[in-house]
Amino acid sequence: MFSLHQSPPPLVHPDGQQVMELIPEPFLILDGDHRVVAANQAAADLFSQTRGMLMGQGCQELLFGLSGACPGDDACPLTLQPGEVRVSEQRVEARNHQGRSRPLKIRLSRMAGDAEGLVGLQLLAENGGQESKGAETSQVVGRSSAMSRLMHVVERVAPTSATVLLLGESGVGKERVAEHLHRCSERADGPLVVVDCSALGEQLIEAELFGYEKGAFTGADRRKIGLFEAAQGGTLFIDEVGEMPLAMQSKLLRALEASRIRRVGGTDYIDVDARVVAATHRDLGAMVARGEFREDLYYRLAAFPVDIPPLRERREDIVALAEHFLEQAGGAHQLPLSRSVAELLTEYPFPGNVRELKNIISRAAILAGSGPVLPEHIAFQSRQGPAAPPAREDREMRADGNTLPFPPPRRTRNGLTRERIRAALEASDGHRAEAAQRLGVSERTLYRHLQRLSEVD
Ligand SMILES: Nc1ncnc2c1ncn2[C@@H]1O[C@H](COP(=O)(O)OP(=O)(O)OP(=O)(O)O)[C@@H](O)[C@H]1O
Repeated sequence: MFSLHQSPPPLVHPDGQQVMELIPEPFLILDGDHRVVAANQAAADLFSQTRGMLMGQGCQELLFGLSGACPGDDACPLTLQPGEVRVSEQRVEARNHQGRSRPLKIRLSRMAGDAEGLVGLQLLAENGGQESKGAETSQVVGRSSAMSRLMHVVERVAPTSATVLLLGESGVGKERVAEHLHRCSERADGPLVVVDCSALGEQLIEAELFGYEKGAFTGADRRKIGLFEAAQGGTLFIDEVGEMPLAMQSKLLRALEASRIRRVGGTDYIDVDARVVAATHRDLGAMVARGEFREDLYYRLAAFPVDIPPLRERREDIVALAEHFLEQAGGAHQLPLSRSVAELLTEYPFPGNVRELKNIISRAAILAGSGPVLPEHIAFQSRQGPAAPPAREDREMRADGNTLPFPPPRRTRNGLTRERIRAALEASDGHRAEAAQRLGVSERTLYRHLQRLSEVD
């Protein structure tokens, strides 16, 4: 059978078309401008169009649900270097007649011996073509030029061993991008282990990251493997690294430099092979200047910084994200969103970024019930007009809006007190997502705090 890695068709003539029909997966050939010049029947079926209708359609419209021509070499995730073959996992907005899109893995390859820059696209459905919940929930939605550029960069750095630092306001999708980076790396079959420094007290961080030996401290009644070890062969995602205490920063640096750790209370060093991806919403450079963050660790972590822009700076993504969340909330029958709702959403500045949009849509889906989502179902959490981006230092205070019943707390390690969490949960009728929004933290952070509090009880 024809394989992309063996002998792809040099040009698209009738014989080439016949060869393409032998490929069981949907297969497209795009020209140098990323417009379809050939497609097999499986691709036509996937897009619910005829092969003739697919001809001439551009990558933006067909694959990413955007209007306009291909943004060009640097910004298009389909750009390949000569001879490059890449498997790139990304959401293809392959809408069928019900308006549903599905997660697909794309194998890209430049056509051997071609001078025209023809690109072959093999579209590999996940789970035998069924929409998989896992893939669905870890998709990075959004094909604005800012996100396209970002995904391009992330997919380039993913196969390397570089330490990556993800920067961006709260709720922009740092963890989501970290998941994507892991899935695109050669460690994808290994574990992705997440540690949130803002949810751990000073002493706990070391024990969590490096583990401990039995008897290392009161309560250590057995040996515990740390998260570095748990991430062997995979990726360790250190979230909110700016919250890490200085003493712990030196230990982390040593572990990164030497690729080995020592459990708390242990004497032996243990080799670790974990790729580290860190994230923060803080300005680490400013923290270094104030002596709050170690300069050497900063340079080690920021070997490859990736800035994720706030949602207000990539408004083209808002509708695609909203429809994705609506589908996730069981509202596939409410797709596509009406023009009035789309306009309402794209005018709002989303101080809480993608997380805020997700909460708004989940609520709207419930309010709309079996009918379409209407403008009156959209309840913004902050009615502030478009604002100038806050100074980095202020972002954490304003990230989720400033008209909440109480001001969002500073996200220091001990910032979430029992009383604040209880008040937020009461005000949200026990809904964790909403309580997290009120507190200005991620759901996962709130969950970890709740777990810790229940352990103390
Ligand atoms: N591009 C995206 N596509 C789909 N879902 C997204 C995207 N970006 C963010 N989300 C969703 O929005 C929510 C917030 O994203 P995430 O937790 O990754 O943000 P974050 O920047 O890590 O936030 P924090 O700094 O508060 O930890 C999550 O539910 C996530 O799944």
